[in-house]
This record gives sequence, C-alpha cells and structure tokens, in this order.
Amino acid sequence: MSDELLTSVEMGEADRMAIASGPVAGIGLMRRAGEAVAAEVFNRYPEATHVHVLCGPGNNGGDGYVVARILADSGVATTIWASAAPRPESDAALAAAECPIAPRPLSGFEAGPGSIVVDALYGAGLSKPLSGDAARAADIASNRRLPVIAVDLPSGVSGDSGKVLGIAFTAAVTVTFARKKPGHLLLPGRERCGEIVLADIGIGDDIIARLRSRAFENRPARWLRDFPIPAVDAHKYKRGHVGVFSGGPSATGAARLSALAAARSGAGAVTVLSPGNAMQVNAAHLTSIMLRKADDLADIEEFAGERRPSAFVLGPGFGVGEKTRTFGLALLAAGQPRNAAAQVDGLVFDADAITSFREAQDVLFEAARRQNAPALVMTPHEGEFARLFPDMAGDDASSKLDKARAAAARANAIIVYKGADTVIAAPDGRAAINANGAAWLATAGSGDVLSGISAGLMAQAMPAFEAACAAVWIHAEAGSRFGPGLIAEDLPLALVPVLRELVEARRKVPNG
Ligand SMILES: NC(=O)C1=CN([C@@H]2O[C@H](COP(=O)(O)OP(=O)(O)OC[C@H]3O[C@@H](n4cnc5c(N)ncnc54)[C@H](O)[C@@H]3O)[C@@H](O)[C@H]2O)[C@@H](O)CC1
Ligand SMILES: Nc1ncnc2c1ncn2[C@@H]1O[C@H](COP(=O)(O)OP(=O)(O)O)[C@@H](O)[C@H]1O
Ligand SMILES: [K+]
Repeated sequence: MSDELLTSVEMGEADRMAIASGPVAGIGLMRRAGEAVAAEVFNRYPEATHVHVLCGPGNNGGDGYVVARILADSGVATTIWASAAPRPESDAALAAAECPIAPRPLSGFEAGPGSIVVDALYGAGLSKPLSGDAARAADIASNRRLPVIAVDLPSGVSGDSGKVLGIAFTAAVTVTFARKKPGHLLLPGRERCGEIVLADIGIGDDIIARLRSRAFENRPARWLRDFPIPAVDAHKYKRGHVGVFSGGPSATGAARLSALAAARSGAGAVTVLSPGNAMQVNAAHLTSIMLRKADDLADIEEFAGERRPSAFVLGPGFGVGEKTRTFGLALLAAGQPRNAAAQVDGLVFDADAITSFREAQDVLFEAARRQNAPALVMTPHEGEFARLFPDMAGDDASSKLDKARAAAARANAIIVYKGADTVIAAPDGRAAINANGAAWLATAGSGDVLSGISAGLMAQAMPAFEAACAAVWIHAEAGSRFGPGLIAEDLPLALVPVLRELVEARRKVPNG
C-alpha cells in the first residue's frame, strides 16, 4: 500500500533512514527526484519553447537544479531563477554545482508565452508565507497562465495542513516523492496541486512502515478485507438490521433516504422508527423497509428486545432538543445492564443528533466513553462540527486532519468531518482523508445517505472506523460517477455498481 500520508517531519525522517540504511546518499535521492520531475516535463510539454526553473535555497531548490541540468543536457532552452544560493556543502549546493546553467536572480523573473515553469522554490520546508520575489513569481505565473509543474508541493502550500500561506503557486502537475502529504489532499492545497504524480525515489516501503504513520488517503485497500459479503447460508437478520429514527410528519424524508442507503449497503433488514403521528406518511412511502412506531424509550426497548437491531441512525430530520438527547443517550447505554436497546454494534449520530448536544457536549462524550457503549460514528459537516467542538473549529493553527483527530479523541467516537475533503478519524489516532468526491454531492439529503451507508456496514459487523471510511469512499464514488443532475434520491441506486466492484475486489483478497 502506498496510501500513507507523511508529515514534513516524517518525510525528513524517511529521508534520513533511507540514507542511513543503504547505498543512496542525499544527493542520490535528490537526483532521482529531479529525474522524475524532468520526465513529467518531457512527457507533458514536449512542445515547450522554454522552461523556467525557479529554485529556492533548500532541498526543493536542489531538486530544481537537477531538473534544469537534465533539461539543458537534452537541448531544452532552460533558465534558472534562484531566490538565494544553496547553503554551502548541502546536497542542493552539490546539485547546483553539477548544473551547467548560471542562475539568474529571481527578482528578474520573466517568462514569455509558450514557456513553462518548474516551481522548485519551497516544498516540505515552507515555514512562512511567500513574500517578495517568490510571491511576485507566483503572480506572474498565474497572471500569464503559464503551466506550472510543482516539485513536491506548489510553493506557498503547507504540506502538513493544505493551507495556503498567503499566496501560492497553482500547478498543473505536482510531482511528489515516496508518499503524498496531507496538504496534497486537504483543501485548498489539493486544488493548487493539479494532477498529483507520486514518484518512487528509492525510499523503500520498509522505511515508510517504520514511521508508523497513522494517516492515509482513504482508498479501498485499507478496509477491503473488512468489507462484508453475505455468507452462503445468510438470512436477512444475519445480514444485520438497522433502525433509522424518523422525524415528525413533515420531516420524514431524511430517515427514508438513510434507510434506503442502509438497505442498499447490504443490511438484511431496515426499520424506520417513526413517531406515531408520522406513521401514515412513512407508510405511504415505504415498501421493503419496515416501519414501527417509536414515540418513547419503552417503544425502542420493545423494538430492540424483539428485533435485535445491530445499528441505529439518529439525527436526519429528527429535530433538535430534549427528546433527541434522551434517545441518543439511551442508545449509547445499550451495552449497559438493564437498558434500552439490548446489544447494539454501532450508532450513527448525524445532523440533529449532533446539534442537540451543542450545550451538553460532555454528557455525550462521557456516555460514549462508558465501557460497553456501542461504537459511535458522528458525521458533522463544518457547521455541526463547530457546534460540538467550538474551540477546535476556530483554531486557525490546526489542520482539518488535526481537528478531526482531536475531536475523535475527545468525543470517544469516530468523527467523519464532512466536506469536499472529508476526514475520518478514530479516537486511537488513525485518520483518513477522502479525495474521490465531487461537488455534485453537495445536494440536500446527501449526508443522510452517508449515515445510512455507515450504519448499514456497521450492522454487518464491519468495524466502525473501517465502516465509516468505506461509507465515505462509496458515497463519494457513487456521487462523482453519477455526476450532473445528482439528487440524494439517486444515490442509493448509484451505490450498486460501486458495491459490485468492491465485492468482486474483496473476493480476490487472499485469505480475506
Ligand atoms: N525528504 C526527502 O526525502 C527528500 C526531499 N527532497 C526535497 O527536499 C524538499 C525539502 O527540503 P528542505 O527541508 O530543504 O525545505 P525547502 O527547500 O522547502 O525550504 C528550505 C528553506 O527555505 C526556508 N523557507 C521556508 N519558507 C520560506 C519562505 N516562505 N520564504 C523564505 N524562506 C523560506 C526554510 O527556512 C528553509 O531554510 C522537499 O520538498 C523535496 O523537494 C528531495 O530532494 C528528495 C528527497
Ligand atoms: N464540494 C463537495 N465535494 C465533495 N463532496 C461534498 C461536497 N460538498 C458536500 N459533499 C459531501 O456531501 C455530503 C453532504 O452532507 P450534509 O452537509 O450533511 O448535507 P445534507 O444535510 O443536506 O444531507 C457529505 O458527505 C459531504 O462530504
Ligand atoms: K515547490
């Protein structure tokens, strides 16, 4: 797997371990990095009239000198614009010494039509916003719409957080090394990277494994082994039973979307738990999904005792207030003696179930912490996240990845911090960044479908973190494949081809 995401510190560590453990010196890694970038220049811009390589003072600039040397050796018209000379005796100084082109000062940077830019100003070492000549160069590249190939990261983008520090380059292609960094996937960094090419520069998988990175890009390989396939002798209740709470008579649609998605995701049975006064409305719109009245805790207890549901969704369209808190806490107490819902594997709290605890966060977090509490997945969008974690939401210094992790640890829950760069985080520090979505998913009810998929997978005994990661990926994949015209009603059916491919892939997993 090459889906680990490395911080700048971890990447530096990988660099050191690779040099210490083998025949490759620092300059060797730099040469390979430069070669990989030059190959992209040749492949993608064979017609370029002129290549401008912008070199910074550190190793990112060092990679740039390697690129410039290779281009010049091949007869490409190449100019180097340097912001400062490399530190004496550094690898970058060696790379500059091997390059036959005399650098010109970055302050004079100019570029005509038909030329392209290789941005080797700052990569992992970016420590403050671009200023002066570097900022001016970024402006020129963007105003003249020059194609930019970024080395490691577009300069101005933080590799750790994806934040743009002031001004940044916008690349058509970014060539990064060994593994991606969080800033390649988190917004707005991801948008600045263009297409991302991952180049192997000889840092082995064994070295990456030693870093024990706990962040990765959300891709099926991470959770495919746990993806449920029904056993030959399955019956509907063996495939898991999901209960989805409905709101009142004028707010029932969200629960039905969620219920449909849970059913499509493979739960063998799904029941909409409806207030008595909304039974008629729900009944008129449900066919394979079952319906049951649930006005109070006694109703839930009776349902749980008789029908043994394995997962619940609470929140979509449910309403904000005391009743939501009471239901939520009762569900979380499901593993406790003498309580409500027998044994439940997983809970999904979304939308109103999150908002209802805005003034009572600790009560929720404590309930989730109790021994034997069912696994809890919470799926806040940005607004809901701020209601539950107001101090974290406003913290400009930390990234979305940091925030989701801190929130998961505090809440004792899997946090699915939604958006175009959804982050899924577990209390133990594991975290995944999702990048296969599309803005077509920004449509009312889309989040309800996500909750249903998560519950559907948990009901089939998929572990909560893996279930949440899978749900986010499947939802995003279905939505982006469907594309224009997508409304939430389309999503449950759009899951089908994605699920089919996953099942086929899962069957091929050895010893899976
Ligand atoms: N770590 C690795 O395994 C490898 C790293 N390589 C390259 O090395 C890069 C990292 O090198 P460095 O750690 O030298 O970092 P950079 O080259 O990104 O930055 C180095 C220097 O720039 C200064 N600086 C940062 N932001 C600035 C700003 N806005 N204005 C002015 N000065 C600023 C820093 O204080 C530091 O001295 C990677 O991005 C990659 O391109 C490659 O050579 C291949 C191997
Ligand atoms: N621009 C976007 N790109 C990709 N996915 C998006 C984008 N905007 C929203 N989404 C996804 O769509 C879903 C919207 O959920 P939510 O905000 O709860 O909407 P609703 O409450 O209307 O269902 C989330 O899964 C979110 O990650
Ligand atoms: K760069």
